[in-house]
Amino acid sequence: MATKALAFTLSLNDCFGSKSPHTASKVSVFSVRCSTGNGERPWKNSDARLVLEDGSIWKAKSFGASGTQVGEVVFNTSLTGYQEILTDPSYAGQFVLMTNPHIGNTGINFDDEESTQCFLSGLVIRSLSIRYLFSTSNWRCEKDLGDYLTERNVMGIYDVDTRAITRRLREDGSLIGVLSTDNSKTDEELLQMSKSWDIVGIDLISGVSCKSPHEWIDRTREEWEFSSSEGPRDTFHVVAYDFGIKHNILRRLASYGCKITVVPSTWPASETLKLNPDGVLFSNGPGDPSAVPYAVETVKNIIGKVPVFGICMGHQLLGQALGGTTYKMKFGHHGGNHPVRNLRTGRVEISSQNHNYAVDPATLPKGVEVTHINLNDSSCAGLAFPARKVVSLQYHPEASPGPHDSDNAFKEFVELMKQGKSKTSNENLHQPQSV
Ligand SMILES: NC(=O)CC[C@H](N)C(=O)O
Repeated sequence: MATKALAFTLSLNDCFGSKSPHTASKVSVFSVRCSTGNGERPWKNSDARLVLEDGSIWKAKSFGASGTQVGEVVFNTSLTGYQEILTDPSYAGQFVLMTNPHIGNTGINFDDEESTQCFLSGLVIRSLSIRYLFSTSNWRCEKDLGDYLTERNVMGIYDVDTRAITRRLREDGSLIGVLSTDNSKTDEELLQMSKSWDIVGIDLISGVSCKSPHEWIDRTREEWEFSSSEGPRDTFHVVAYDFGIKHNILRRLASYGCKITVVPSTWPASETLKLNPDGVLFSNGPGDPSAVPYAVETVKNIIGKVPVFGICMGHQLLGQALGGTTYKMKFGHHGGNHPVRNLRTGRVEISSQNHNYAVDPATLPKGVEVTHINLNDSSCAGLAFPARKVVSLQYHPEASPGPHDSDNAFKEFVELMKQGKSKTSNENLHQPQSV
């Protein structure tokens, strides 16, 4: 309760200022909620530091968990959907800084989770919303953002100049940072921690993948369904590799009529092929695609045998499996407003993105087509290798959060499986029948 009350006070000061005519009535609401009786000041002072590897130190106020945490700082330009971002396993090892200054206003609900945990290192925001305390901002709200982060042991900071940090990241590239509420640690100690940690070359998918195979059946709920193409259930069997899979990828596949078996990142290709799937999906996931050669090997052993679809990390692994290389981008793409051109249709899609690595198209062999480009920097945003029924996207057709412009990609994967299925049944028809 004390944490909530303090956050509330801060935002009142921010919103109304000490000379505001609203101050008197608002402060009286506050004093009812916050009277601790122990003489504490009714606002929170800076109690956290974010120390970046370039030596800059950013004072802030903490919410959620406390402690000391290291990670790579990335900025996300989504205007909505912070809960989906918090639960996207692809952020493991990273602090997400939201460029939208106002966060927390829709609270937290039980339906918008993209995985069962928050794997990110922490959340960095400008202003922590007071709206949930008034319970008027979102009918779906079930919990306060601060309480949620505390329960999940995730650190958050607010009242920090997120614009200045974003400009620094844009100019200098992604930076490692250490976030700490521990006063016993000196700035120098935190700086050394940030300098001695790295995210490149580390396998982060094994820490977020499921431990054993399981079925997935949930579709997009009827009231949220936006596509008219929802078909009968279980038409195609898809094996989905969980490198940190977002639930909405699974919901969209189920909505398109797929029966889904989710398998761990280390699941052997031979076991997948024994399941006789109509298609295989390689999911999104955190970290450096070059740090997981075992996953590239799995992809290599599957492509050409059944239609495959790669999303984000899955796309990068496919790029490597086809003989290409991946590279680390300056600060990556994170947000729900990235324009992508679909080179096959000429259509521009506004897409949801979250990645720091990309496939270098110059390294891909003949026959592999670049099907999509990111219009902000012309980087490769999609690939196809028609001869081997491979399609992949560097971004997120499942959105969550973000626009639905690219949902058709799931339909295209289903079409590939349809073609594969009719080919197999035709081949079976022409097989000599043993008596
Ligand atoms: N969303 C993802 O799958 C992220 C892919 C990869 N970890 C990257 O940062 O580029």
